[in-house]
Amino acid sequence: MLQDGLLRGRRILITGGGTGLGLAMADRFAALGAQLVLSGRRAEVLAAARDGLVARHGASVQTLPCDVRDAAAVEAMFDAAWQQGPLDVLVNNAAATFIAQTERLSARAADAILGPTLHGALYCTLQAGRRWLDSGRPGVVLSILSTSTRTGRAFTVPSAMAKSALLAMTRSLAVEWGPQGIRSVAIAPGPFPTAGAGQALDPTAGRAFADAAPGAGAAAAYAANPLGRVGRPPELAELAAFLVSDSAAYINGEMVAIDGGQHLRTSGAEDLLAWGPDDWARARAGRGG
Ligand SMILES: CCCCC/C=C/C(=O)SCCNC(=O)CCNC(=O)[C@H](O)C(C)(C)COP(=O)(O)OP(=O)(O)OC[C@H]1O[C@@H](n2cnc3c(N)ncnc32)[C@H](O)[C@@H]1OP(=O)(O)O
Ligand SMILES: NC(=O)C1=CN([C@@H]2O[C@H](COP(=O)(O)OP(=O)(O)OC[C@H]3O[C@@H](n4cnc5c(N)ncnc54)[C@H](OP(=O)(O)O)[C@@H]3O)[C@@H](O)[C@H]2O)C=CC1
Repeated sequence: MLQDGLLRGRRILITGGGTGLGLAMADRFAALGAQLVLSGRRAEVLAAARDGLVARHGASVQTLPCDVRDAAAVEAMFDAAWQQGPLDVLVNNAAATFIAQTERLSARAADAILGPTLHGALYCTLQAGRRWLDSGRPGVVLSILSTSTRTGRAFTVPSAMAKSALLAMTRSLAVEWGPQGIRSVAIAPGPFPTAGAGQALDPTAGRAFADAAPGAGAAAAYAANPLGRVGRPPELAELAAFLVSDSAAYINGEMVAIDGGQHLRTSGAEDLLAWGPDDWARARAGRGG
């Protein structure tokens, strides 16, 4: 259990902060006294998240709708955030992925994943880092990555590539910006059952996996977890709160996996090797619904 008030007065921007793991982190950071800036593409999702955080914690929450694929929009977002006061922490959490046979990915499909996951996180990091360096302020960049950075992952290749590149960014900036008081850290989640991950990794909301060969899909991957369960978003939020706090002041350039040890046994995708054309057709048909 972290100390009460651990993040009091800290201003923390979370990309993708209106849903899933981003919102779970926002909730825990607010409970520990942080002021929040939430971004994402959908203004109404951010507003609902803000209302909940205010009701639960009386938190100070600024919402800044932004598509992180757009470098100019990211710069404007950081200008707007800084107008209310300097940030102390950036959490690169926004990302996109879907399962697909890699040879079937169009260039647009690859970019739909690399754009937000890789470019978006880099644009945000550059904007935060420049402002911290120019003003001589310390800062923390926490990037939410994936255990695919350790294992690779079949059928989500652009995501695995983007997350691995961000791990390289984390390690590189630890050295380049560390001397100026800017720490770079990362978390590698295993399976956490958010709505976004469900849609991305099981696009027919269970139907594809249920109909596929026995043992296929997400359910089997969850069962393969050494601890026999999936992650709970508050567990990830607790780790994130520790890593961005001064309690972790000597942790720099490090990625912590939180997956019950699953990646030591499976990347989480091997069962998809058993899928046939009909399974993939069903998965493609399940997009968006
Ligand atoms: C062990 C556990 C591992 C967990 C690892 C990581 C998990 C996560 O990251 S969970 C987070 C997931 N959350 C999200 O992905 C939320 C954001 N998602 C989205 O915005 C969409 O779902 C998106 C990824 C599809 C992107 O949407 P958008 O940019 O609007 O893209 P378009 O619909 O315009 O499509 C662009 C391009 O991509 C092709 N495409 C889309 N979906 C698929 C698919 N399922 N399979 C194959 N191709 C797909 C689409 O056809 C377009 O290409 P063209 O047809 O060539 O134009
Ligand atoms: N859940 C899991 O099992 C795992 C998750 N992760 C990582 O955890 C993080 C959170 O995922 P999770 O909470 O599960 O999924 P969500 O789908 O809930 O989170 C993705 C968030 O990113 C935002 N987003 C997507 N594209 C953009 C964009 N172009 N510009 C700005 N914001 C964008 C979305 O908001 P909006 O659509 O409104 O823009 C959404 O809030 C991601 O980095 C994911 O890769 C890693 C491994 C496993």
